[in-house]
Amino acid sequence: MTRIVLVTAVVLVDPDRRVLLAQRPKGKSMAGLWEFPGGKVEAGESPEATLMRELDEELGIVVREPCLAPLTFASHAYETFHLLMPVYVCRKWEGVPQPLEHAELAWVNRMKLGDYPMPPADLPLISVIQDRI
Ligand SMILES: Nc1nc2c([nH]c(=O)n2[C@H]2C[C@H](O)[C@@H](COP(=O)(O)OP(=O)(O)OP(=O)(O)O)O2)c(=O)[nH]1
Ligand SMILES: [Mg+2]
Repeated sequence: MTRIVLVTAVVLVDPDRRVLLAQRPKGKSMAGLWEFPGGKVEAGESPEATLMRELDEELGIVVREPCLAPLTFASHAYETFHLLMPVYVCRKWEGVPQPLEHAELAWVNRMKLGDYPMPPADLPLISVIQDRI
């Protein structure tokens, strides 16, 4: 039996329909790969509360809960845990995203998402984003 780790992530979409990717920093697992901002759901937290906290910590932006819409999810067996990751979409926030905890940020044309190396769990998300964003 494997441990399920619940992580929430968000696809931020700008007015030009570009998507924000964030590069995992040195020293963390999967360093250098491009992910969607977010993080682990902590005890007592709703998934939406996690996302609002992580977006403040990681990017320095403020997102209101009604601006988070469910998009899809990822389910992936990593070696040491099983990732279950609800993915939201958000088109409205306050502030300008900054790489406060990532190596770099990139606003990416959704048709170019495949050019950015991502964690294996994220690969099935690309076509969903391309079709639905
Ligand atoms: N935020 C985020 N995490 C992802 C994505 N894809 C993916 O496999 N993950 C994995 C990486 C981590 O193992 C886990 C949660 O990421 P996190 O940002 O909260 O965790 P972390 O790297 O800080 O982990 P840790 O140092 O606290 O142990 O989910 C993604 O698109 N976004
Ligand atoms: Mg994170």
